[in-house]
Amino acid sequence: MTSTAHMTSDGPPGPAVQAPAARAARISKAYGRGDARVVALDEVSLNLERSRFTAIMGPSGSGKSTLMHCMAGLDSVDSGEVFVGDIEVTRLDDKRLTRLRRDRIGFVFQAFNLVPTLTALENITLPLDIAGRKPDQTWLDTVVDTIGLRDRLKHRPSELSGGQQQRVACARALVSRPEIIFADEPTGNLDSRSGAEVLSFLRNSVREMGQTVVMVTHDPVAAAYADLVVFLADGRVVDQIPEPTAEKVLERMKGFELPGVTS
Ligand SMILES: Nc1ncnc2c1ncn2[C@@H]1O[C@H](COP(=O)(O)OP(=O)(O)OP(=O)(O)O)[C@@H](O)[C@H]1O
Repeated sequence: MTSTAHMTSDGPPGPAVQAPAARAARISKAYGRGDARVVALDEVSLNLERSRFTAIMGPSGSGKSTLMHCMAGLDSVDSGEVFVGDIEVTRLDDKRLTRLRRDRIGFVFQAFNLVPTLTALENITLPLDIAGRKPDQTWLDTVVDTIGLRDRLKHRPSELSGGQQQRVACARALVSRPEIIFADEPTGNLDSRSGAEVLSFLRNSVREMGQTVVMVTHDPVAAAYADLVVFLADGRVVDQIPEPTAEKVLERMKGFELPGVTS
């Protein structure tokens, strides 16, 4: 993959080449031993460019979740390097990893993982509260307006629809302006209309706020919201589709007609 920024001969000096928001360099990861050994990632290299929405797809067991977890510092690699911004994740001890995840990474999971006793607003600001940081009010307002839930901020999760809860979870991921948001099947538990709301929100956060988002999905319609789809198979990156449409993605998925394929 190529860098997005270019050097110009005139104009103010700036970063000539912008580093990707996150990068994996030849990472490998196996689970189990002997006959039970499974190679989940086999020398995967991937650049996640800034302000871009990337979808990761591939058959069941192809390594999507393992790749996300390794890139987000939730799981270790056997070899290779992972960077978030200019920080080498694969060199950090547990304490620094916790701080990196807290300060520089946002997470959105299939299960919304909201705290049931807190209001929507309290859930959104929770990561900042835990970190002892005050929310930037202007930014908080922007995020709240973008998720379109200003009139629901005092509601608890049980008083919100699934789509609204997931939008709260997205806002919680965005509020600390992380380097990158990792979303693991964020629409897996939603009906198609709620899923579309969440995906539009994620895409807007990229287009309008310059956020970087990477999402694992099995759904070609969800993947079509992304700027780039990366396909994994057997722990390797096997293809990429820039500016995907659901039709193009579906067509590519037909190439994975192997036992155990989910679509
Ligand atoms: N904790 C673990 N212990 C043993 N094997 C594991 C573990 N986690 C994943 N694997 C194996 O590693 C391979 C990759 O798994 P991974 O969950 O990354 O795939 P995936 O593409 O996310 O699959 P799915 O689409 O079904 O969620 C699979 O063969 C899986 O069985």
